[in-house]
Amino acid sequence: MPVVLSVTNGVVTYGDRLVLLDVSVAVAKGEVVAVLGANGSGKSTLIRAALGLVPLSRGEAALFGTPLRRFRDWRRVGYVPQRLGAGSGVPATVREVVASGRLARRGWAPFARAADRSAIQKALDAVGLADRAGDRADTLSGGQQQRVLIARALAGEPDLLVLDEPTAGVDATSQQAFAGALGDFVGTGGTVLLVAHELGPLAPLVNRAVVVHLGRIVHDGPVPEPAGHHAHPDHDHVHPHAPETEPSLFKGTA
Ligand SMILES: Nc1ncnc2c1ncn2[C@@H]1O[C@H](COP(=O)(O)OP(=O)(O)OP(=O)(O)O)[C@@H](O)[C@H]1O
Repeated sequence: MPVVLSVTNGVVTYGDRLVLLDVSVAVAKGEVVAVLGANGSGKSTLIRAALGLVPLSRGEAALFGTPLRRFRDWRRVGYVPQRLGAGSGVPATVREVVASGRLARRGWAPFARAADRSAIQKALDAVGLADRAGDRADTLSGGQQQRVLIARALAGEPDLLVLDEPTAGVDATSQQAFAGALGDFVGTGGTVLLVAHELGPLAPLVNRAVVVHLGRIVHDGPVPEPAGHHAHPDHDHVHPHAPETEPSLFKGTA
């Protein structure tokens, strides 16, 4: 599968503070990759660097096989930043915010076309906010505002979705709805890179986990087993296993 997003030997410094040290990660088309790690480990910095939102002081980043410095096809990328908290004061309706994610797809058409309207409606339905479309976005709860931002990214019909803690502060039902929307997105060929603390209902969708610790990638592979109180009996992870750890069922049967 072609590589959709990559950072190779990336180094990021804020001032003279080293925040990412020689990190390399690649996400292939169709994958759902979760970036996990403690607060402040560098997860957001990693995805922001992958999108060129913070500069790499060393190393390379590429999107869809094109080095970032030459990449122009931004409508293929949907990005949802970490929620800033309630009360952002956006005096726009939910529909307007979601529609803003569609602008890059419009080309030279001055008005929304049927395809635009249908993508906006589909995105509102996907996050369960169709009935709030006419409400001001800043009257919604923090979790609902996060869903508005996700819908805005979906409305652009990107090929790659990059999400920073999309389910933080979002209630269980909405997390389930979001997992469904993400499943549909992946089912139609989409690729996802997301930062998360808890995978929750997203766990069955995640193919691979990248664990960041103190600015380095310390694990890149199957989702690690939940530890401590997260190891709930009904915690139904679907863990892909590395081929070398898979029992050799077919050996010696010829
Ligand atoms: N713009 C910035 N200027 C200076 N330091 C920053 C900046 N952004 C992040 N940092 C610092 O870089 C480190 C990594 O931050 P980052 O946001 O990438 O961590 P994170 O793993 O995403 O954390 P969290 O789980 O809390 O969101 C932190 O110590 C943070 O304080």
